Amino acid sequence: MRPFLIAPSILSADFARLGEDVDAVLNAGADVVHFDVMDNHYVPNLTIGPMVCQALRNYGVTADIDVHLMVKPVDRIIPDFAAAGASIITFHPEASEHVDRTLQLIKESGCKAGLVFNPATPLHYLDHVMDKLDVILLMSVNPGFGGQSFIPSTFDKLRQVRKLIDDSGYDIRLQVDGGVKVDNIAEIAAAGADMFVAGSAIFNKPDYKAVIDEMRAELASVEA
Ligand SMILES: O=C(CO)[C@@H](O)[C@H](O)COP(=O)(O)O
Ligand SMILES: [Fe+2]
Repeated sequence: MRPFLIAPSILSADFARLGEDVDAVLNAGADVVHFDVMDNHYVPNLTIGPMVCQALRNYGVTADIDVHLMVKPVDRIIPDFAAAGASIITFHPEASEHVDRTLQLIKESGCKAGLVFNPATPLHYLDHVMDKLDVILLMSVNPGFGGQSFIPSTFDKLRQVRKLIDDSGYDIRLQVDGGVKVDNIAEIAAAGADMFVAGSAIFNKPDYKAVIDEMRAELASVEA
């Protein structure tokens, strides 16, 4: 498996000083910035859009920005995020009328593309599009808020998707998002995930490096 990636969700960052907080978490050893976009329509919360992504780039953030779109409709915002510096764009298939077209739109915009599955979203949306995916994101909470508890049925789903990816032979990251903590990250990795989104577990602690180091130590036990 490829190196594990830790992607702090900036949903739990300090929005009043976002640039500094993102720099701090990257300096603490994070790999990727996870950027949650909520529209108060597809999910019951409202967050940030392309202008904030552009502002982070203008501030000097060079790490990959992983844009998790919880919006419906989804297509019209994709070119704006690509222009604003997104590296990866993922979306929920039930929020798109034409999943294949949306994936193509992301790729044509120059970004990596991924599908996101809520805890109760069936995996059949993966049929016929595996060749277009760079990321599969399994939500381990219902989308909309940080700080929720990991839903245990995600473990079975992770094992299923890990097998699908391995059998497909495609180069696809398996990301998990929601309730990821130091004390469950090893079990999540053992079930097949290789990219870990964590918001409250990191940003709600004073020492980001200490948490990320602890997560990497847990992951090292799985890699060995
Ligand atoms: O997409 C989402 C929530 O919808 C996430 O990215 C959360 O922001 C994760 O937060 P924690 O569960 O890690 O606090
Ligand atoms: Fe997310």
